[in-house]
Amino acid sequence: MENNKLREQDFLVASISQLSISGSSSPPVVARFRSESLQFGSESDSSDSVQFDLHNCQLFKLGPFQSLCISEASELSNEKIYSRGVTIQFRNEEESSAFHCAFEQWKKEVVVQGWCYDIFVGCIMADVVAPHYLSFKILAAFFTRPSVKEYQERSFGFGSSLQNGIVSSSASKFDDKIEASSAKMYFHYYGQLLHQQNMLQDYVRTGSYYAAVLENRIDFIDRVVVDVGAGSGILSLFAAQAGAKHVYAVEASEMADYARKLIAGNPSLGQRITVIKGKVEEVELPEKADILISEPMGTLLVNERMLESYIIARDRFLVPNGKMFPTIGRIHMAPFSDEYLYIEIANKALFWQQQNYYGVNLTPLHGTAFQGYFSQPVVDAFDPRLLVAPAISHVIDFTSANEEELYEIDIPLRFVSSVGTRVHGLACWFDVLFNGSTVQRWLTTAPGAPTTHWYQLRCVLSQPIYVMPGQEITGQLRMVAHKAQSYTLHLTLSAKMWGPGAEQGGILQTSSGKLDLKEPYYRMSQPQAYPMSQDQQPHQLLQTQASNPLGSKFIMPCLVQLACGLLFSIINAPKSVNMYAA
Ligand SMILES: C[S@@+](CC[C@H](N)C(=O)[O-])C[C@H]1O[C@@H](n2cnc3c(N)ncnc32)[C@H](O)[C@@H]1O
Repeated sequence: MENNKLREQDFLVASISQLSISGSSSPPVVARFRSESLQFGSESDSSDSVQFDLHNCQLFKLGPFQSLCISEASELSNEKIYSRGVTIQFRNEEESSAFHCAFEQWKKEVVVQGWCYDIFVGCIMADVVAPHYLSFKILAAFFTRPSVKEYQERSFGFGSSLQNGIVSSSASKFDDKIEASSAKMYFHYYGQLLHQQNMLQDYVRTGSYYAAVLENRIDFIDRVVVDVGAGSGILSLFAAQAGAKHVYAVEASEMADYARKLIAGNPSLGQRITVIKGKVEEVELPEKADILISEPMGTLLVNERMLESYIIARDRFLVPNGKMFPTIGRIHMAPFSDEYLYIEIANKALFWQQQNYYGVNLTPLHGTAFQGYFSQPVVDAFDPRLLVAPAISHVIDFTSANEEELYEIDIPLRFVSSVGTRVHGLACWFDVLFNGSTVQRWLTTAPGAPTTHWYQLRCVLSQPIYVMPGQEITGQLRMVAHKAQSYTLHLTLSAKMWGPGAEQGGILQTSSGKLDLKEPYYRMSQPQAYPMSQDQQPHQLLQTQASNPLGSKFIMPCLVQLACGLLFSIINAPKSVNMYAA
């Protein structure tokens, strides 16, 4: 927002009361944002107004209609100004939210880098009247500059704890676009050590991050780092190992407490790490970052919608031209043929074809059940020989993408089939690049590469399409974000008919499907044995598949291959399915 737009902004509030003075000012009271100050006073008479310097005041929500504004004690031209506080009573929740929003924007405008104060609750007490669920005592709230150690021990910003109660955080972009129930489940999930362990045990993932950071020490030495969604704090510890000056590890779930414990147990690194409990959309940091590190990738890269948080963190915390690890992400897509998978899914609905299930005809629900099974994207590790055309990719540059671009992603599809076969849908995977100054490293989840806990994803169409070698397959993948931190996928694949009459009419076979990325079918029960001999090239594999009418991995593996594959899975694959797979 432009500064001159912010220069004048007034809010009517129900009343204010100063902490040091009993009684409250009579309405109507106006809160005025002026240049670098926030003034409270009666609408007509400005003589009794209370003024706060926006540089050194903070706003806390006490309840839906009540907030607390506190300013730091300071000394200005030998005049001592004591810390002051007012409680503000709003007329309704909307006005309270609007005021908080404006406050954040104004602060952003006026607060320069190097913000480093924090609130301490003093020991002299007086009553602050708060709504039923929040009744606590504060009187002399005073500010002090915390020492480095205090920084390490405490968390910052909205949502941080006061000693006598929890201050609820103000509404944020995250809360606006994500359903509260989804967010609650999500952060509950990541708050558990077993799920963090699952990610840590994905050695392809964690090893790639470790290598990317340590090989690019030059990007971390003496730099300020923000770890976006720090989880256990592992990436912060890597950044500290690489010589970071200071790392701010921001984590919204209860895992932040475990991260603190882990970091405290590694004191030589931990002294340069501050864990901040809160959402990256909401917390305030004392300084800007030179580099962001994060692992925000979900199934198909975008599931969980955490990339949006990564981009918001970039806009809030990163210096201009700062680095991002990872830097870009690519979604790769190719059509595949897998009769076994298709039959497996179609057969799941057979149950509903029973006409006499305890005397009940189930067939009216068969169609719905059939479509329902095909609306689940399949997550497993598949044999790259199932692909029938070279993959195409869609790039997301984390350093320049807008958050809104991720709300709806449209990818036009165009492939040339290498074989004649039935196409059952679209196979997808992703990779990310760490564009380090020393080494560029990719972390890939491609089929045939060492398996990660993301596996790969396939969208299976209920109606396969037939293609000839060299035939064009066109279509579209449209991904629409939804409030449950995931996406609805709309897939269409088309190919011209061949055979008698096709040349004249150019008739298209088209098949479409709507899938929910939030409800995948995890299909990891079979041993996945897909070793390729060293001299076997992908196009040879496609030819092999073409001569195999079913084009499937399940026919060919010999016992040795199976044993290799099993061993490979045991060494590489994570131990359990990650519901969010980030
Ligand atoms: C995939 S995990 C990665 C954890 C850790 N960085 C690692 O690599 O092992 C993502 C973490 O980000 C956290 N997270 C997701 N969205 C967040 C947000 N908006 N603000 C803060 N933390 C968030 C989750 O709670 C979760 O712990």
